[in-house]
Amino acid sequence: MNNTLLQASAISKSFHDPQTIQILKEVSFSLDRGEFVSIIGKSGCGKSTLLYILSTMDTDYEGGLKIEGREMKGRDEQELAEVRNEKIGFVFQFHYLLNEFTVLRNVMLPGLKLGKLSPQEVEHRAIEKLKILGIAEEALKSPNQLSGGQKQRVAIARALINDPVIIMGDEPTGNLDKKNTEIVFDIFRELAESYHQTLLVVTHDNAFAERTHRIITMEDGMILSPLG
Ligand SMILES: Nc1ncnc2c1ncn2[C@@H]1O[C@H](COP(=O)(O)OP(=O)(O)OP(=O)(O)O)[C@@H](O)[C@H]1O
Repeated sequence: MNNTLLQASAISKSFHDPQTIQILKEVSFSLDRGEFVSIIGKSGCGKSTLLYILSTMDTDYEGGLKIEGREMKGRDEQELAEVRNEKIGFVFQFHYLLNEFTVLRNVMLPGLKLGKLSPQEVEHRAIEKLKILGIAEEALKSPNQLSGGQKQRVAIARALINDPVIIMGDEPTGNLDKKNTEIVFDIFRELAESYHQTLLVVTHDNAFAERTHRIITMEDGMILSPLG
């Protein structure tokens, strides 16, 4: 069976600002199912720009992007939104939780939006995710009653609600202390190794990156070490 989950083929991107600056230069690599991969590189080398393209949110690029063997380039926004909701989970540096809803409701929202399960099933699944993340006891609180580390775990539970095949993180531990960084690292490793989900994480934390399965190092819009 083909184990490749995501394949980026010669992805290039330029900004016109007003002069043309090429930010990504023929970036190619692939990710397998169950791989936990980090992307590192100096500020401005193009990491977030690449992640934005791989997550299908930015469609203005050259090259190809396959997820589970399906080409994403050229698909319309509605199709891409479906892929994003169903296949991709996102965790950012800031959690973007809604304080007017409970923790449970925050986790449920992308599941309700996808609409494939009944609200009861989504709730059941949200509680399962909160249990996996060790925060089920906080389910009925507002996010603003939680610590920073707990909030980030809620954001991860929310990213997991639709059982995505890939979880992408843009500095997901950038705002956390050492202890909470460790907790998030262990959760990500568990998702890869026990649940065979693929993790792709942009980080400035070299100690974090060194413990992932593979490091992709970027420099000036190119990949230096695709095989790690
Ligand atoms: N909308 C835009 N218009 C013009 N230039 C942009 C735009 N977005 C990003 N850039 C430039 O693209 C380059 C790459 O940015 P990107 O955010 O991908 O870098 P990064 O490696 O993620 O950096 P950091 O580690 O600081 O987050 C930077 O030089 C940035 O200034």
